[in-house]
Amino acid sequence: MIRTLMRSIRQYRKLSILAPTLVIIECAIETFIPFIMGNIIDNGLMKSNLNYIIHYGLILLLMAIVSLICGGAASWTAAHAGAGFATNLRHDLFYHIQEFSFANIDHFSGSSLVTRLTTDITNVQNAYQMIIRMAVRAPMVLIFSVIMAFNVSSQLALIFAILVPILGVILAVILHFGRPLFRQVFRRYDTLNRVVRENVRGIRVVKTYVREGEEINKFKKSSKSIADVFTKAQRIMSLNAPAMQLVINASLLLLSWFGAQMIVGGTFQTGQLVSMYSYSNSILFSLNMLAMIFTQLSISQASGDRIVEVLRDQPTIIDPKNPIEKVDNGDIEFQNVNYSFAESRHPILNNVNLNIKSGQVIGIIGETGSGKSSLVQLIPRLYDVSHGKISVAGHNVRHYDLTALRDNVAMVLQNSVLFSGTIAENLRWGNPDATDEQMIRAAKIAQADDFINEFEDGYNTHVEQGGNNVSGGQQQRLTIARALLKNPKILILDDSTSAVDTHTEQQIRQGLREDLPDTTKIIISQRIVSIQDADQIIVMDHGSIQDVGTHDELVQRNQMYKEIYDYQQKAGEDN
Ligand SMILES: Nc1ncnc2c1ncn2[C@@H]1O[C@H](COP(=O)(O)OP(=O)(O)OP(=O)(O)O)[C@@H](O)[C@H]1O
Repeated sequence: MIRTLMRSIRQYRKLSILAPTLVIIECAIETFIPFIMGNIIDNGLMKSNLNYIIHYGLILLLMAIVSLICGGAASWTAAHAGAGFATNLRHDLFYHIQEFSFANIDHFSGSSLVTRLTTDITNVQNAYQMIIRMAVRAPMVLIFSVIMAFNVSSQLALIFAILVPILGVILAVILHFGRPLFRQVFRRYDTLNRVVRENVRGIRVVKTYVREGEEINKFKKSSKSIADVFTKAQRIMSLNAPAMQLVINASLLLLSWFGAQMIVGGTFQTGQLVSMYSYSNSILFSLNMLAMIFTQLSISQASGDRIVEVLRDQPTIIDPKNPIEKVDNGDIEFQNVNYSFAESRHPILNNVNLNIKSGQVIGIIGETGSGKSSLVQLIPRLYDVSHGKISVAGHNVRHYDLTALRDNVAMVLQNSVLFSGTIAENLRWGNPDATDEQMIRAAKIAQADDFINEFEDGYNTHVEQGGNNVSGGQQQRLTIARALLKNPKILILDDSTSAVDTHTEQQIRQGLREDLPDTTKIIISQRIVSIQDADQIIVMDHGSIQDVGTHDELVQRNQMYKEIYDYQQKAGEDN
């Protein structure tokens, strides 16, 4: 894990080395100060030697200033390195996710990827900052203080040899019970994030179904479960303070008892005892700090693991070596194609064979879940076939450069979304270099030009995130226009006119036929009227092609098609 994360340090390597170096200097000076203080007391104060006091007082002042500067610089450096590291890591993760195929995204789920890009990276950033500063400072103070304590009095320093293991055992017991609870807290934050995200995203559905009460309860439950575990964890961790105090008091008592005896015996001096008090505090506090750092780091380790899991997940669909850069036409062939989603045991598509000629209009109909979307998503390699082969313009889709393939196979997904920006910016997603004329032409074919012009700002009208300020039908027409701007060889509309009235839909189909005669058009629809003038209609049933034919042929011979047709005809007449 560490090696993978460390790749994101890059230009912050020097700062990451500088911060602990400064910390080491700060600690060395800091632990030397009590020693000089002791000397000032014994040789200056006790002997009324003003020169000695001034001389060493100035040295002390200088050391304090240098230590302060080092400490401040270390904090700044560590914060800078930590923030830089987190920025790099966020970039690396984000770029890596952009390479993911649909299968990779299915594996993690969108909301989990968002948590990893935000909360988890912040945790790792804090941990990194802690590692290069506090995690260096605590052991350094401990080591330097022990050395100095033995230097001042090896006899009295033996007190620490007894007290440090006792404090160590107490802290280990506290951590043993506290640490798993903190880890649980973070897992429960994940659940809370999911609840909040689902609610905010689906707030309109929540209101439509008047589910506010249930949603509030879900939130309360999730929030309370975090508070419960957190309180329990804090209760255990709060034992830390009395335990520390107990050991510190014991050390002061023992130091005073033996130190006083040694002073009376003439083998020890008051100043030395004062410096021993100071080292005692430093040793015990740094040990305590080490325990806290250990807890924090182990909590962040879970976040680190979650980030590395994504970074190590290799995109399942990548560009081939020596790819074909040009798609010549819109011919499509499916040969014995089987497909199953990685985590599902059952094949979603069974032995699909198809032959589609460039420029044809293909309709696809079938029950929900029969595999229509899965079938078309294989053409631009949003997923890869499990068995068999799909060819476009006579070449296996796996041999194409992915960008070239996807530029030429434009797909309007079932729930295509618009992004925040103007209508023109959204349409130019299809082709950033498109001229205004090309953009307006695409919008006209998609029957979007009229309503766009009705907006006060026309093509410069601002679209809210998710297209919330345009109607469902308008959104669908804009997403079709966006796809048309690619000038694709194959255009796939996956139920993308479901919210458009039948008259407008008919105009869109007519426009597609007349303006894009060479483009293969695949239209998935639940409405027979949307596909009945197609050159071929594919009837899907439980992942297999049940029949292929024209509307007239299917009405004649296909029971299922005829039933759907009759039902929709009757429903149309009733309306
Ligand atoms: N990402 C996914 N992971 C696992 N299974 C999936 C995934 N997407 C779809 N499925 C399953 O694959 C089957 C076919 O789904 P698909 O979306 O291709 O059907 P469809 O005919 O397009 O349905 P609809 O008309 O409702 O859009 C369904 O059983 C569905 O549950």
